[in-house]
Amino acid sequence: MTKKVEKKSQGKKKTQVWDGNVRDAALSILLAVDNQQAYSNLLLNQTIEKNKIDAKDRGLLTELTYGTLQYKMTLDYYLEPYVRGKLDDWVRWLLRLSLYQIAFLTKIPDHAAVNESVEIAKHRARHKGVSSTVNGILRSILRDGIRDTSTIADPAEKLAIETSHPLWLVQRYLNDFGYQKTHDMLFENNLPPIQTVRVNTAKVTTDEALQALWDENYSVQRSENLPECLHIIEGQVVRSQAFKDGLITIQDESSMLPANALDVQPGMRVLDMCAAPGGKTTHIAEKMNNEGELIATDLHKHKIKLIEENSERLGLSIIAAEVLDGRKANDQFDAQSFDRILVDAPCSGLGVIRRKPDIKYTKKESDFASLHTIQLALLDAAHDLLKIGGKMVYSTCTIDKMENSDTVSLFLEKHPDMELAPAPQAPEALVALRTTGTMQVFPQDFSSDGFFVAAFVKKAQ
Ligand SMILES: C[S@@+](CC[C@H](N)C(=O)[O-])C[C@H]1O[C@@H](n2cnc3c(N)ncnc32)[C@H](O)[C@@H]1O
Repeated sequence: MTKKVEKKSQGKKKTQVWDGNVRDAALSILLAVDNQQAYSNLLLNQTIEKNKIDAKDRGLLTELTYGTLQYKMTLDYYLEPYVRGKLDDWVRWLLRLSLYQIAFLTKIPDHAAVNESVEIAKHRARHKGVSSTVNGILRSILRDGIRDTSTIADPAEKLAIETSHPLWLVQRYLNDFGYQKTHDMLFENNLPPIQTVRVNTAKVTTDEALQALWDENYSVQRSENLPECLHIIEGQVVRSQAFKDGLITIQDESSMLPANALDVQPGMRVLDMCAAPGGKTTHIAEKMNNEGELIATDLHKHKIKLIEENSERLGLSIIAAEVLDGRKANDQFDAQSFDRILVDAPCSGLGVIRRKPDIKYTKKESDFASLHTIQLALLDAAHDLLKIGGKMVYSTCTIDKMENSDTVSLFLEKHPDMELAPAPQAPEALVALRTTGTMQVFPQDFSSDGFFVAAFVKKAQ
């Protein structure tokens, strides 16, 4: 095993994480997520791609990294009685990583998990004592058995420990959604997401895309909810020819709701106000059959390129991407000049905890109010730009009352010319959207990301 090296590159500190040892690589990723605020999903994907890690190691690396992050608080609860004094961060993460294998993975023998961790400790530590501590703690846990959670009396605390979500968040959920929904959501948040893709219907039919992926030996099936959505049972479709040829886009099924709710037609003038990296912009363009005008704006200049790259790969020419603070969109565009507007707002992202478990530990309760203020400001600006009779959609990938239903209520109170617009054109499975114009999707509903969508129409005053 080679020593870890910290490389200075373009002024940014980069950690070289792969030297052929899966557990050691998982530990490096976990440390980078913790110390450098690196995103777990990005760092994991970069490590896999850059080092061309084979399928077997890729699976184990993903499982160890995500599993340990997902159950961080649960693992700390198991460790607590055995830790005396302060541990270095890396030693604590190594113990969590080992304990995750012992407590959650049946395919790895306990003694193998312990031996590997002790070897890593020997290799990384400056003092011999560290590997003895790691060995001692893990062997004591094996002797005593994993700590019981059934004795935790408070239901919120029990859920927090068992599913590894901060207590304040569990209490917020219990308050807003009740016990059963909260319980199901917290457990679902620790399951791996289903990989789904969206068919580029401006180029091919769903049957044609399905056939193209089958021809490349991917295991794929149709979604029961959205006709343009395919579920990938096995295989890395990002490497497929179908992807390179722009027949599909990797997108969670919930993220396909806003374009379905927006009810666009070819030839319309449409604004996508918070557009980068363009997942929904390109969906809208496909639904417009690449005919009309679609302006895609985003606050961050460096993200505009992503919208352009996605549009190009998919062969969608009606998209014009530009930098803009949506709150000041009225300075840029004429009032009442758009048929449709999507506000896919910045949000706390609590609907995507399955993909980015680190979110649940980094969010603070104070974040919600500031996001809610930005969301209302974006909706206000969008309101002015919408034609009478025009429709707009507000969406977030979060599960939070303040950011979702409260934002909608306040917006409707402030703008009496706006009303919720049921979306009968939406697929049948989306009953709430079809009948009320608004829908909170929980991750347990369709095993997709947690998501919120509300559709509005502008009446004449
Ligand atoms: C949820 S993401 C959008 C995802 C995108 N719609 C998609 O489907 O690929 C929110 C986006 O809002 C952008 N954003 C944040 N504040 C903004 C603002 N004031 N005006 C415009 N865009 C903003 C962020 O840069 C981010 O790209």
